[in-house]
Amino acid sequence: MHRVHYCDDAGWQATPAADHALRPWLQERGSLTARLKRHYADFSVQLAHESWRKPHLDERQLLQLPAGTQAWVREVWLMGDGQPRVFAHSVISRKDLRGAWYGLRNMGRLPLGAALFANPAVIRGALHFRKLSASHPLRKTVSKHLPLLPHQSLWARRSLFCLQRHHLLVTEVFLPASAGQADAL
Ligand SMILES: C=C(O[C@@H]1C=C(C(=O)O)C=C[C@H]1O)C(=O)O
Repeated sequence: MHRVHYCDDAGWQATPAADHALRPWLQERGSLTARLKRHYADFSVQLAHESWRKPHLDERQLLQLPAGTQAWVREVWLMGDGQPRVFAHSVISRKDLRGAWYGLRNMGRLPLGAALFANPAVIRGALHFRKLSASHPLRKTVSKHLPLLPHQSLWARRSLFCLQRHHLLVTEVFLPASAGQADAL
């Protein structure tokens, strides 16, 4: 995929100051699904939520959507050996959920990456990184589903995928070993 740079100043950084063990995962330019499948014997996608709703402010800004606009939001847990490893949150506006991407609403337990990385016409924007504090809405969503998770900030990354001028924003929150996992990623 080609590298396309977008201006992004909503607190997301161009490089992660994460520890060395997590950095290769955060900066993976290929499919995260494929990397997780290589790392874990048992990989699956657990669908957490899919609906029309208002994007978070830092998503609406990047997608350049007017206040009050609803978008299709998909949230999944990427599972490795039975444990949640990544919380993935994808946002696509109604105007972009057309053409080749109309089917994204029906992915179910199929990983989005399978559709995105199989199409050479899909262009992935630059990755941006952020350590999500407890006040960030995505961090609150993770805490709601994983109440045993210690109240630490979590590293996340996001990027825009573009196809025929349609945009999809994918954000992935990386879960620590302390989420009840036998090991970290
Ligand atoms: C974009 C990818 O797809 C992954 C799977 C997702 C899903 O099924 O909703 C969302 C984001 C990614 O973690 C990828 O594999 O890199």
